[in-house]
Amino acid sequence: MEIIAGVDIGNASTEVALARAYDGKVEFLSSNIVSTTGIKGTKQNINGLFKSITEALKKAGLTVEDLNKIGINEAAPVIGDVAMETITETIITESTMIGHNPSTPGGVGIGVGETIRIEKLSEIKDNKDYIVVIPPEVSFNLAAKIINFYQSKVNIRGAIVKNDDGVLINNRLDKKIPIVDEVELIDKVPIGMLSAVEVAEVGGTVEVLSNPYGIATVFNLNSDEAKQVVPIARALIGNRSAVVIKTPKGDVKERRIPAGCIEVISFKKKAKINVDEGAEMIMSAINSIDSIEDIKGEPGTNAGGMLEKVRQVMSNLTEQHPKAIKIQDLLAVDTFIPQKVKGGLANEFFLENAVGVAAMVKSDKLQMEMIAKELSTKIGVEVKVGGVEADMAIKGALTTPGTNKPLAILDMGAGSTDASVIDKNGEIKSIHLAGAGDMVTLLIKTELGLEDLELAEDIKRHPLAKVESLFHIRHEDGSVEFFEKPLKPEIFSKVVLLKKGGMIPIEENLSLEKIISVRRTSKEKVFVTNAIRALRKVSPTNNLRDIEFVVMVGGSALDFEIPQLITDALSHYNVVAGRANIRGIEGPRNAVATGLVLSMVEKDE
Ligand SMILES: Nc1ncnc2c1ncn2[C@@H]1O[C@H](COP(=O)(O)OP(=O)(O)OP(=O)(O)O)[C@@H](O)[C@H]1O
Ligand SMILES: [Mg+2]
Repeated sequence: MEIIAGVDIGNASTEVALARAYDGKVEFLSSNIVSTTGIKGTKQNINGLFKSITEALKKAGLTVEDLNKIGINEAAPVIGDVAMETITETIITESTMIGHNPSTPGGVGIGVGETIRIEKLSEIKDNKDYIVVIPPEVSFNLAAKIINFYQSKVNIRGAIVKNDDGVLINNRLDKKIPIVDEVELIDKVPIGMLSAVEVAEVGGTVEVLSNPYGIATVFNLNSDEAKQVVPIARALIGNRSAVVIKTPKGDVKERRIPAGCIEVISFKKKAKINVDEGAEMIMSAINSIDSIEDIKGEPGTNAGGMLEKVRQVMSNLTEQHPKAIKIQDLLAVDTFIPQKVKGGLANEFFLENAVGVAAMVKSDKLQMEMIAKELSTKIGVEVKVGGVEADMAIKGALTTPGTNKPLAILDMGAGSTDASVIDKNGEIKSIHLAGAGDMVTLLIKTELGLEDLELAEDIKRHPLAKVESLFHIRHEDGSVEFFEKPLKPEIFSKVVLLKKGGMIPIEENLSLEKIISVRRTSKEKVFVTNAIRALRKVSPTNNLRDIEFVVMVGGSALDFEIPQLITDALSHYNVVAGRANIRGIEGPRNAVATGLVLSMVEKDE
């Protein structure tokens, strides 16, 4: 009889399965999970390994002395880094724009005229159209009185206000005009310039200023000039109010920073793609090459910086020359980065196109042997580097009640999405691909402009609701839940995360719909893309339709919507997918660790 442990070092978690083996039989005793220490496949993993093993032993009432053998996965395919770079940088110069969503602008419609400080209205002699600029020291009462007084003499078409007074002024006006308020940098508003103020109805968005031809009409621009205001119009889409001011010195300059090329290299063939062409083109180049030797970025460009950083980090950690570090797969995803508008007056943002990249470094058996040796010395137990992760995962997945060969699995972890198929005769074919749960979290963080990675992780994992009154919330799916006791007033009217511990308000100014849409598309972009890519590669015919059943394992299979998104996508290929339940008790967790135990016992027979 022997006590053996299978240990799966992942990018996020280190999982253990502990078992007693006798006469070729296996009896599982306990399992455990801790956070991986350091980057997967490097020596820093040992602390986590040790902790996870001792905890699993403790659960089974055993100690290290009882342990006979440990098997660890050939982990190394390390996800080096996930990087995100803007493709283009648009600088809006000279033209000044204010396009924000003050919660309460005043009036509705569009007004066009020359900007003038409110205190200068008395000096006007001509009968032009004007937009009044109201500094903070003028109260809403006084502002309304002045506008009412002069409205009969000059044409006041709109107002730009520093304070949050839009509605208060509007309520006191005899003739209503659109008013944009909360303009932080009011002193920077250029005076004597042609400008347009637009306010939409409650719940609506600006229509004229969010359309380049709308701006062109208002300011009488020619077709070349209209092209230049595209970034301005784009920045204003979705806002309830906006101001655009035409300044005499040109309008917009766009500067493109070279995103650079990515080169995919195999022994037979090379493919080069410009990152500017977007994720789809990059992925089709990657998918066109069968056994990738290395992936390189053009030096001196964004792409180069991104991939060389991955190489550098790995080289430092493993004490190898950067040239020895090979990137074996890459997932590119189209995304957006909210960018601050230069020339904006109220800290406006607009969404700039970008490509996010997850890169995977080739496994290094030598590193794993070093880890095994060090662990073995530390605890005095034989440690073996077991099989390939995806091969082990499928062995573990087959312990799910009701499964049988032939079978395919998807292991959706933090860094990589792995797939393998086992045929009737037990032959296994597997693949590791870059991009999984961490990439989803990063996309959510980036696209929503969050500071905090933990908040992004929480948004990924938990459904949302809107607190509509102190006694009821509306769930994502539209259903309403009532409460007998009043909810906390702090969360009233907020979007909240429904965590086990309670409702956590999201303090960021983000709508429920926006968060849901970013969350879902991020999951789709990473997992649906990778599920199809991975299964195609392991299918005996490269055709998804030849796979009948797919069992999903790994931490990301615990997600409340990822399995459904994948099931839906695969159903188009007549593939049936479901979540694993390892050994009938672990859910989708512990597949690789369980597989390692089973394979150690098989080998001993
Ligand atoms: N309840 C949950 N809902 C959604 N996602 C979850 C949940 N629990 C864990 N995850 C995600 O699962 C991922 C970790 O999965 P897992 O532990 O299988 O990865 P790993 O094996 O460490 O990584 P890899 O296999 O890439 O080396 C993380 O991205 C985490 O955000
Ligand atoms: Mg894993």
